[in-house]
Amino acid sequence: MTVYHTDVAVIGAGTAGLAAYRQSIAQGANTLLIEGGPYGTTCARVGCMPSKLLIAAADAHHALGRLPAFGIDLPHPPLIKGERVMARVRNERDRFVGFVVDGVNNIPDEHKIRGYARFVDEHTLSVNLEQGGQATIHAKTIVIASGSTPVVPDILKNAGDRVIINDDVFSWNTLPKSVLVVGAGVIGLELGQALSYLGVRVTLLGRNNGIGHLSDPVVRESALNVIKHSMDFQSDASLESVGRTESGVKVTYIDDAGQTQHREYDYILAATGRAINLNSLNFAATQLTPQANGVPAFNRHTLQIGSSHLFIAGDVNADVPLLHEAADEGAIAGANAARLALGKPVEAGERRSPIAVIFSEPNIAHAGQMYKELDLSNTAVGSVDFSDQGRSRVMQVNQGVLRVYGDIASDRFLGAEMVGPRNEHIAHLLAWSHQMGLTVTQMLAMPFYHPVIEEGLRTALRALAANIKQKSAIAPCEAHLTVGD
Ligand SMILES: Cc1cc2nc3c(=O)[nH]c(=O)nc-3n(C[C@H](O)[C@H](O)[C@H](O)COP(=O)(O)OP(=O)(O)OC[C@H]3O[C@@H](n4cnc5c(N)ncnc54)[C@H](O)[C@@H]3O)c2cc1C
Ligand SMILES: NC(=O)c1ccc[n+]([C@@H]2O[C@H](COP(=O)([O-])OP(=O)(O)OC[C@H]3O[C@@H](n4cnc5c(N)ncnc54)[C@H](O)[C@@H]3O)[C@@H](O)[C@H]2O)c1
Repeated sequence: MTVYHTDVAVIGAGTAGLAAYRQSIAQGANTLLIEGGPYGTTCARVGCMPSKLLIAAADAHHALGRLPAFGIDLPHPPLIKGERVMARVRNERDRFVGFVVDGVNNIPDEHKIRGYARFVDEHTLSVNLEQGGQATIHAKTIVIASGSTPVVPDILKNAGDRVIINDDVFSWNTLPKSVLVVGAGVIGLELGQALSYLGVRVTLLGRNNGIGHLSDPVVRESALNVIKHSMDFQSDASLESVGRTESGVKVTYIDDAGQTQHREYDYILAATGRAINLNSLNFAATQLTPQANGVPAFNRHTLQIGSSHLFIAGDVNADVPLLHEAADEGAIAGANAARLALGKPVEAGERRSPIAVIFSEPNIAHAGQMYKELDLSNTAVGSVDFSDQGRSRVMQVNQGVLRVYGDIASDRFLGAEMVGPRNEHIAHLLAWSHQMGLTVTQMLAMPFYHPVIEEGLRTALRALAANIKQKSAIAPCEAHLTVGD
């Protein structure tokens, strides 16, 4: 048994944990970084990067489908070489993972502990060491950065070894013939559409007509139409039974038309959400009480759990499970854990305006406040339909809708939801505008080149400005005076 005494212990060497470690060291605290799984981070190994590599191959193939509209016919249908597609995904992924692992290798060995940590009490962790034996760590403060794990609903487990998660997809040597994807959230949409665009027979099963995290009914309707047009997507399905066959799985589901379907697939991909890795840490030993969502109350600006010496960062706090947020949260948590351990007060870190992008084709995104978060009585809306948008039409990518929201009284830009071509870029312009606190008038004073897809954003903003003007004219005169027209 090895016993350590440290200022700060960080549980998890993912994006949040690595950022926490670096900031803690920068503050001058003795810091131990504990990792139970492989180094390399979820994002680089089995998340953001390999999924975008698969999507890049899929989009390249799918773009060929637009050629005839430009007067170009291919002499033969393109041949998708599954082995080569997956080889590139894995090779490029390994390159990205390599950069992360190089960074970990630069951390002194005496700061790293390999094995899964569990709480013994609020200040003590126990680790079954990978190399054998056990370590006990007494830490003044602890950063929990243990990430999340895919959830596999019980019904899918009837598929035995043929139910897979995102991690499995990225270790394939070739593409399968068919996959049933369950869950029309972010992972289901990205991987389901990518596999479909790569010639795999895919059915995507959603429920209650949800799509990604969209909450604006107009944008959601448009996204449902567009994605259904691109692949077999049953958005209001019910999975009735799952069984293993000799060569794959057989399933029964009720489709959007209410018809019972009996189908067979090679695999079922569970894309039904992720659970936080907290219970597995024996968090109960800390005597801190989790809330209904399983996460203890914490301050999102300091990442401190209550007034305790524990901090929680990244996916494990279930706040905004995205890469850039995990990095920010880890950095704030690490710096604060070190300050507290060294007898200094914790400080509030800066948080950025919300932005999220689903890299489907076309992109689905939101920036700033979402529709469901708005006080609709004080909000005006502007929109653009990309089907008539000039540059989008030129490029044959004219699908989707963007809706922008503004505050009637102050003219402030509030947020947006969208599905549309290259909208990952429009989402950034809007998140930046939101963070800068711009008014709609100020946003319209910015340059818009011609002809670009962003002119669609200008159309939506002009409509929003007109609606703000119209609504503020009938609102109390104080509000009218602040519109600035
Ligand atoms: C398929 C997929 C695609 C994604 N695409 C995007 C994207 O395009 N853009 C985006 O912003 N986000 C994306 N994400 C989300 C992003 O990957 C996560 O938000 C981010 O990786 C979370 O980082 P983290 O540090 O919280 O967790 P992780 O990187 O998962 O790190 C947690 C670490 O803790 C370790 N651990 C767990 N328990 C213990 C323990 N008891 N003891 C020691 N170590 C432990 C784990 O082994 C792991 O290494 C994607 C996710 C997936 C799954
Ligand atoms: N581009 C990106 O930024 C990106 C890409 C992938 C993942 N991520 C992150 O990873 C997180 C996890 O992604 P995810 O797709 O696993 O979760 P998710 O929460 O986005 O989607 C899960 C979906 O599964 C559905 N579902 C749950 N149980 C079901 C069942 N039994 N039958 C049918 N549907 C069911 C839910 O209604 C939901 O739509 C995302 O929220 C996101 O933060 C981000």
